[in-house]
Amino acid sequence: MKLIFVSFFPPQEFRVKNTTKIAVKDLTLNLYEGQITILLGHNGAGKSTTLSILSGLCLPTSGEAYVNGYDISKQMVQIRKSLGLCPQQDLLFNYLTVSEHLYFYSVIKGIPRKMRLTETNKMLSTFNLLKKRNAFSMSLSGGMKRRLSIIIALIGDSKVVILDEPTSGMDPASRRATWDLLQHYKQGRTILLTTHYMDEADFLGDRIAIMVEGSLRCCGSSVFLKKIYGVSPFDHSLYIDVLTFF
Ligand SMILES: Nc1ncnc2c1ncn2[C@@H]1O[C@H](COP(=O)(O)OP(=O)(O)OP(=O)(O)O)[C@@H](O)[C@H]1O
Repeated sequence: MKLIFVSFFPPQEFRVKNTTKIAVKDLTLNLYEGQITILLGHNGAGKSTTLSILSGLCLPTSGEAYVNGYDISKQMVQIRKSLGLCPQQDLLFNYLTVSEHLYFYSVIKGIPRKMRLTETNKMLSTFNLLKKRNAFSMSLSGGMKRRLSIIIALIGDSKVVILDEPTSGMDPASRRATWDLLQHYKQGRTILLTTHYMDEADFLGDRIAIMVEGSLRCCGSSVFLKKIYGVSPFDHSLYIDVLTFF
């Protein structure tokens, strides 16, 4: 199995009113190609900060992380070529249509001109957004905006895909459809995803990493975690139990 990330970044600090808040510390985590790794944790556990570090939005105070062998502190340009990000808040342009967004990101991701339209249509059809192709992003519903943000993360054959609560705000049918698509898209990709939905972690996660107060407390497959915490393999309250445990 190909190792994609070796990350180790203690700590990430924020200065708030002359006090220092440590958001992430002592986090060592490997992610693997062909797998979805889920980051699970309470609000404020440090999940989004971790994703921000890996995607180059903020620098760790110390420590190191590698994406495809590239160092995040020195080689972000190379990393960005194969990185797709779906942030927690949709970063869309109000007055660009859905198609224009995809055209824009196709150019950024280096998709050849003659393939851009085919790629855009394929993604819109896959994520059931064809009817909205000419709609301004500001006119989309919350769930549709999330779908567009996921497409933007995947477009251009991104090999490393970081998704921060991708299904938040989606109706149950859309969530379920998105799970199936992500299961399909994980082939040949390394996906890191945060969620608060236990069923989502259970369904999608090849490995589940649980963060508490900025540190990694445990990581493993759903079956492994259920075994060590002595919960029935069919019990979806497992992660609530595990989070409460910490
Ligand atoms: N820019 C910032 N300035 C100051 N503190 C910050 C900043 N960003 C995050 N923090 C703090 O760092 C900690 C971790 O935040 P983070 O957003 O990574 O948590 P999270 O696990 O993603 O939470 P949630 O599930 O609510 O999205 C929190 O205590 C938060 O208040």
